[in-house]
Amino acid sequence: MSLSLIPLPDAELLLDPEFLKPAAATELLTELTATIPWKHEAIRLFGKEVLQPRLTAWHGDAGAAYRYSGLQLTPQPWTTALQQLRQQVETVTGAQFNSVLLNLYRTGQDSMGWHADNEPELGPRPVIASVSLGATRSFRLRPRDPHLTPHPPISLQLTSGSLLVMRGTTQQAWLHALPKTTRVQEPRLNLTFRLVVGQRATD
Ligand SMILES: O=C(O)CCC(=O)C(=O)O
Ligand SMILES: [Fe+2]
Repeated sequence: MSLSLIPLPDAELLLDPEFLKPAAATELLTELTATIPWKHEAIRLFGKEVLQPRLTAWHGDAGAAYRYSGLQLTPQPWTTALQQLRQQVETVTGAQFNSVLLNLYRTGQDSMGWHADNEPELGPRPVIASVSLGATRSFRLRPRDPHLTPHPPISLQLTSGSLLVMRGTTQQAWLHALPKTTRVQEPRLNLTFRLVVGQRATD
């Protein structure tokens, strides 16, 4: 299959549910789970240090330093598997990426809160390419301002091997999240390929 457009106001969302064949997705899930140096990072939330409800890793070109929820992330080098996946993602999206954020949701109790990938390092209209492996989870999107973008929240089922592309004004006009669910016990691994274009001055 190929990428097809999900029509939404003030967003450009494309989904290919069959970007990777099921066997290839399972093989990649097993390899990345075992070989990526996963971290369990603390973030500051309302002035308190709390552990993120997921494991993370950040790989990319040496120049692609990135700040995320108060964390300064220096990328780990590309592995062969990540380079190969980046190449495939670049081919089908026609975009370029110099880094990838990996999130490992160990069970349905792991999650990600409402946010936009709108860090200044990504520029004003970033292209974010999101590959999912393992358990199917609901990916939610809602307008940042329902008066400016009158549309109800939506939910996409991101299955193993799927590719979701967010581009255009998606990060300006919409927020996204991966809520907890009691229905899932199996792990899900998500990779978001990004292009870090600018370095923020240290503050
Ligand atoms: O796990 C997902 O599908 C979303 C991940 C995400 O939004 C992010 O890494 O910024
Ligand atoms: Fe995100």
